[in-house]
Amino acid sequence: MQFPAYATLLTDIRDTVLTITVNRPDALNALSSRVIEDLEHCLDAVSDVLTNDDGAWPVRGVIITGAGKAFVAGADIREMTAMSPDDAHAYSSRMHQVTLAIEQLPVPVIAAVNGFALGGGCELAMACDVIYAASTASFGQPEVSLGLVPGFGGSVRLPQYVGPGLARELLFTGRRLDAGEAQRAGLVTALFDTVDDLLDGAHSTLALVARQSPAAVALVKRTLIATLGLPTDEGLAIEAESFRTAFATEDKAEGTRAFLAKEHPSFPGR
Ligand SMILES: CCCCCCCCCCCCC/C=C/C(=O)SCCNC(=O)CCNC(=O)[C@H](O)C(C)(C)COP(=O)(O)OP(=O)(O)OC[C@H]1O[C@@H](n2cnc3c(N)ncnc32)[C@H](O)[C@@H]1OP(=O)(O)O
Repeated sequence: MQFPAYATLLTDIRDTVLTITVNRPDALNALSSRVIEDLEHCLDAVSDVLTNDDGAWPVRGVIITGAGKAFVAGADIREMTAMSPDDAHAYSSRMHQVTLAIEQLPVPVIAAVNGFALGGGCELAMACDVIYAASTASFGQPEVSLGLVPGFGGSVRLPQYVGPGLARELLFTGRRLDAGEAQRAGLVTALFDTVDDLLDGAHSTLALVARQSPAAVALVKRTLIATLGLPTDEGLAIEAESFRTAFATEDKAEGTRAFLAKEHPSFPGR
């Protein structure tokens, strides 16, 4: 699978894992309007390839990371200084669509946080399915220090990750979490000493995912997102529908057949 060259992103596919690197290190990978546009195009390209019914899955997992010492140090403050309230609303809505596009990808997306993940950068990480971090990473929503408020989903996703109490403290104070505190708070799932170990760890996890049924993994992701925050009975109803859907897949037939035959499954991917 080939990707076009993006002005602000690097893309690399290795063993069905696509790595997207935000590449504006001079500005600590700040989310400029160009970065947003490139992210939109790149996610569209991945989605286009993955939403066919032929059972081909050239990408089984995505890693999003940053070049240099930052993951993403936030929305681009230089661009924001000249932005009107209406334009800001438009960009906020546009970036919400980027975060929803990440959630709608039918494969797991790991945020490999290598450095500063602040404001829009923390929000980008929280739109991913799992956050891994290097010991050099830090997280925060410092918008209030700029006279701003979260605009890329932090008001909704941060409480889901760390609970309402700590989320309020972080959003009111704008203070940062180091990688260890972020892991203890539940924002980070796994911590790695170095950035190389971080990327290797993300690849290892996605290599394990790649051995599982693509159809089932996609259905699990869709169910987790659809049920998040719902009352238990409503969530269970959605899960029962997903369970029904899984039983109609060729992957289910192959997975159960292979187990009983004591073989490794060769999933058709649908
Ligand atoms: C969406 C894109 C469209 C355009 C944006 C408009 C969108 C508006 C609507 C919705 C947006 C709301 C949602 C999100 C909001 C935010 O994210 S607000 C920003 C939150 N982030 C921050 O406040 C962090 C700002 N940066 C810092 O505090 C420090 O840079 C640091 C991370 C602590 C690192 O410090 P240090 O190591 O000393 O490096 P610096 O010298 O400060 O930085 C190096 C250069 O990088 C530039 N830079 C850093 N962060 C940003 C940024 N967020 N935007 C633009 N540029 C940034 C910094 O200016 C330096 O540049 P030079 O001076 O030219 O070297």
